[in-house]
Amino acid sequence: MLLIKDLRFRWPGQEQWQIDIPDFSLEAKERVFLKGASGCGKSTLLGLIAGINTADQGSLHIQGTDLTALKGAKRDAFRADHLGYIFQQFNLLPYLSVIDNVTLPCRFSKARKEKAGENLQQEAERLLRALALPENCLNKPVTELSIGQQQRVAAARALIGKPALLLADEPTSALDADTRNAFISLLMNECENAGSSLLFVSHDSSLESHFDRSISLPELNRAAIPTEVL
Ligand SMILES: Nc1ncnc2c1ncn2[C@@H]1O[C@H](COP(=O)(O)OP(=O)(O)OP(=O)(O)O)[C@@H](O)[C@H]1O
Repeated sequence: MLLIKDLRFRWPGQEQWQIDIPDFSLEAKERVFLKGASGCGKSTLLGLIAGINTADQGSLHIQGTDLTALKGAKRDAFRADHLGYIFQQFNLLPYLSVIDNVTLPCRFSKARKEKAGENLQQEAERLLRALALPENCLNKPVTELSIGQQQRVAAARALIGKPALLLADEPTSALDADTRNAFISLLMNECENAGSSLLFVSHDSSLESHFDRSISLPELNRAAIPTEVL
């Protein structure tokens, strides 16, 4: 599903690598928890996997395609076809309805639209119900939704059209423990239905037990190791 080799990235103007990962892979349908302290580079790595950040060196294959070899529009099209992304701040579009936010990826990807089935609206509603969005929220402006409700809309948007890989960036950080655990279980169910792999980022280790495997970014990332140790 995902194969990373000698992947290096630094932010413009920085001398040190932010990401320097010799080896990392994810199997199809695997659910992996990626942890690490605030600022260690978790979102940066997700941005690289999504092709939002561009690697300086190395390779990053998703389903056999090297994302680092794709330029601009091709990379955007690949992301739209194969990846779902739940952003840390959700990034819902305030001028679109709840349903239009959820179906948005299908506007950018014919493949996602086909996989979502004939009735897009129905599939969007099914996902929202499966993720326990209260019924009376379906017709509310997204700006009037609570954080937990926005999170469910963002998750439904990421899942529509069965992406091969779902990237989730601390989507539960604003929730209490009970709501968080329930949401993760629903998210896992829908990932299984869609046949998606899941890479879930959090600094909250108490969530680890929900996942097939747990990885610490500082252990994976040589950039986090002082150079005299290497
Ligand atoms: N757009 C950017 N330009 C320059 N530096 C950035 C940018 N985004 C993040 N960084 C820097 O990269 C480092 C890693 O940030 P990142 O957001 O990836 O960490 P994180 O582990 O996801 O943190 P958190 O758990 O707080 O979300 C930080 O030092 C941050 O200042």
